This record gives sequence, structure tokens and C-alpha cells, in this order.
Amino acid sequence: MAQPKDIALSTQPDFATRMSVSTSPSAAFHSPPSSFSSKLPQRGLTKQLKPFNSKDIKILLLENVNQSGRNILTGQGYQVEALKTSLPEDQLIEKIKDVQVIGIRSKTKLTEKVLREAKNLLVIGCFCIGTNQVDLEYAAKHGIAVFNSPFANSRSVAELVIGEIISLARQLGDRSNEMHQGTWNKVSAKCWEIRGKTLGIVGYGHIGSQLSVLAEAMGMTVIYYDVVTLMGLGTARQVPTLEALLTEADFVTLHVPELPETKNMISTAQLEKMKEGSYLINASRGTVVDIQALINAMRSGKIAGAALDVYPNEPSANGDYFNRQLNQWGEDLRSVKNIILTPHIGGSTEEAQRAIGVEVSDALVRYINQGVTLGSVNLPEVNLRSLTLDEPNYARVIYVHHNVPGVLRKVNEIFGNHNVDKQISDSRGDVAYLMADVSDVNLGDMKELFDALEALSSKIMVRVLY
Ligand SMILES: NC(=O)c1ccc[n+]([C@@H]2O[C@H](COP(=O)([O-])OP(=O)(O)OC[C@H]3O[C@@H](n4cnc5c(N)ncnc54)[C@H](O)[C@@H]3O)[C@@H](O)[C@H]2O)c1
Ligand SMILES: O=C(O)CC[C@@H](O)C(=O)O
Repeated sequence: MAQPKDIALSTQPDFATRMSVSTSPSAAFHSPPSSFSSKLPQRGLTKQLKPFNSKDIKILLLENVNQSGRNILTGQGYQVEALKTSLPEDQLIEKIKDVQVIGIRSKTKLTEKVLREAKNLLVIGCFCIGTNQVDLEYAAKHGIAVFNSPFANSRSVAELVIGEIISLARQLGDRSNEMHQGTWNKVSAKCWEIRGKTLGIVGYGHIGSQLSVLAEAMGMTVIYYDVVTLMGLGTARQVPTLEALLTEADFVTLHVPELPETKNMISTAQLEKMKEGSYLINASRGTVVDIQALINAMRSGKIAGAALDVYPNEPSANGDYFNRQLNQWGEDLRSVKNIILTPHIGGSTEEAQRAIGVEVSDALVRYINQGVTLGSVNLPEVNLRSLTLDEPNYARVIYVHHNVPGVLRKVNEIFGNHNVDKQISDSRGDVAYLMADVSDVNLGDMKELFDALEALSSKIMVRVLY
């Protein structure tokens, strides 16, 4: 965009605050008005804004979003329908037509096909870390913001992996299964302490680095591989290649996102590189491991044990679905020795789900009521000081538009007869986001502003809140 960005930064939080908001949302997100207020001029109580031209906000929550999140949304007076499972595509398409907000976890696929039908949708809340289930680009191009919870369940996943490392080293799953069948099988052959063993972490992000600290505390040596050069915590050491990690680690654990580059990142060639009798853990995404190759490597004895929490195809609800129909190797996998299979529960703790519910719902409320995009994974992050009850005749105008030259000139011409009290604009790729607070406007003025902005060829979405 040719025009200058950040037109009215005088009311923005300082740089450090903005950086900490961007990189560490949960710190500020639980109570944004108060966390910002100490940095900003005090001008009375925050006014709760509402759209000048639309009905009640309708929200569809799928996949059993935690009560903490539902309470925040219903507390705002929104109409919330909450379902325990995800929905088959045809039902999802029917329901999404009607709502302004949808909340999902990892199972619901918001593809272009589904989003095309979502004519009223303003915002998507992913009540989890991963956002690979959403077509982020399509959403951005249609002005639909997407929020997630980037690390509220990291600790839960790291703790699960620690449990799995010990369980695999001691063959706990098999011993427990045998006892459940009535068989006493006291063995020590090929059962190990984890002290002194090497843990290889692939992906040293929020989860990988938490795990690193826990593993070292238990006496393990930690090495990690990441596409980014990162400072190791404690005495953890970064290795230059995946191959270097695979040849050195006794336990390999995967914590990378689902990307084209991470698809089948661990397949036959990589399993061959691993140490004889080593272990593999995957709690990242199901596409990262070639499971048939893993079954073969375990049957040959090369891999002594594995723990899988995620699968290429996962059922949309609880029940007896983990079979050949879902994944063709389903039954073979179940027959392998010393393999721990869990139903994508890495982040499924009370602590994590409560924190995610609060964090994502707060972000949704801020976006719906104020247009603030801080923490969005697909739109530029934009914030303006809240309007207060001392400013009764103000409107907040939000204009999401194509990032092309000349837009700000046209928008400011439209604002021409009004006082623009504060304004900010930023872009991300092809999409730009402008927010302006305009004073001395009545409902008629708001309609005029709305209609004029709607008519611009650069328009993606217009909202006028007051
Ligand atoms: N099982 C669960 O319930 C559960 C819970 C939370 C997250 N997850 C999954 O775990 C993944 C990791 O979570 P996180 O919070 O640690 O993510 P993160 O973004 O903090 O860290 C991911 C790390 O992987 C690295 N990376 C990316 N591509 C890579 C590649 N090709 N090779 C090596 N490193 C690469 C990144 O540089 C980053 O450091 C998430 O994307 C999500 O899919 C699963
Ligand atoms: O809770 C879920 O469904 C997803 C958990 C995890 O994979 C995440 O991406 O946060």
C-alpha cells in the first residue's frame, strides 16, 4: 500500500507492550482493558460497542469447547449453540451459513468449500494451538479473522510426552495390558531407566522447549533439530540436521506443525537412520509420520517402541471408530508390541482447556465488540484505544480491504465531513485492515459512511460499531 501505516500511533501502547502482546498473547489477553489501561490516558469507562446495522451475534461452538469459554461468550449476550462433536461437512455448511462466529478445535475442517457458504462469518476461534484445519488465506481474503491459543496447552503436551518416554522405556503399556488379561509377566530384558539417555526433539518451539527442561531435570541429555537457529535451554544442544538427531537419539519426539515440508518427515529412510532399539513419539500432527513405515520398523525390531497421539484421519466423535475404515493400517498398528496409542489428548487437561477457553473467547469478544485483531493468525494485528462512555456520539469504523494503492485517500475522503479522532491501518500480504474512531456521528451518518465504504472497489468487509 502506498500510504503511510500506523497513522495514529500516539494512543498505542509502547513498543515493549505491543511486542509482548504479539508474542505472548495470554499475558495480556485475559484482561485486555486493564492490561492496556495503565499505559493509556484514563478517559472513563470502556463503552461496549455494537454494530449499527446487524442483529444479535450468533455463535456456533463445536468439539466441546470448555465451559470457561462458553461462559464468556454467553456473558456478552451472544446467542451461543455449543455441540460436543464436530459436524459432517454437509451439516457444517448448513449451520455455518447462519452464524457470525464459529469456534472449533482440531477436527473441524474449515475449507474453502465450507467457508464459501459462510456468508455472515466475521471470525473463527480455534480453541487449540493448530490452525492447519482452517483455510487461513481464504479467510483473510474474505475479511474473516482467525484466532487461536498459541501455547496454553504446551505444558500438558510436554508432560504427556515425559510420561510416554518412561512408559515406553519400561514397556508399561504391554505389562498393564497383560495384567488386564490376567497374565503375570515379570521381565527386565530391554527395560531401561531414562537417566543418561538422549532425547532428540524435532521442533524446538513452545512444546519442544518445555519438554527439554523437563527431560533434563530427569537426567536425560537433550538434543534438538529445528529449521530456525534457537538458543537451547539448560544444556540442550541444537544439531544441524534431522539425520544428525536421528542417529544420536535414543528417543525421538516430534513437535513440528503440519506443513507440506513436515508431511511424512519420518518415513522408511529416516527410521533406518534411527538407532537400533530406539523409540519414536508423535504428538504433533498425524501427517508427520508414515505409519505403515513405522509398523514395519517396529515389526523388524529396529524401533523398540512408539507413542502416537495423532493420526492422518481422526474420527469426529468418541466411539469405536479406530479401525481399518478410518486408516487402512488401523488394525495392524493396534497389534504391534510396546506402542502407546492415545486419541489426540496431548492438550486435553482441565488446566489447558480452561485457559484456552478464556484466551480464545476473550480474543473473540475483543474482535466482535471492538474490531481489535491482536493475536490474529491471518490478519494484521491492529488495536486502538477503546471508546469510552464519555464519547457517546462516536462510531468505530472497520474497513478490511485489498492492499492496493490509493485506498486511504478514498477512505479519508469519505470521512471528510467528520472528525477522525484516531485511526490506524496495517497490512498483511494482500489484505489491509483500517480502524478509525469518528466523532459527532448519528445513526444516519453511520449508514452513509457504511454505504460509501461498501461501494469502494477495494472493499473486503465493512463494520461500523457504536
Ligand atoms: N497432541 C496435541 O494435542 C497437540 C497439542 C498442541 C499442539 N500440537 C501440535 O504440536 C505442534 C507444535 O506445537 P508448538 O506449540 O510447539 O509449535 P511452535 O510453533 O511453538 O513450534 C514448532 C517448531 O517447529 C519448528 N519447525 C517448523 N517446521 C520445521 C521443520 N520442517 N523441521 C524442523 N523444525 C520445524 C518451528 O521452527 C518451531 O520452532 C503444533 O503445530 C500442533 O500441530 C498437538
Ligand atoms: O484440542 C484439540 O482438539 C487440539 C489439540 C492440539 O492438537 C492443538 O492443536 O492445540
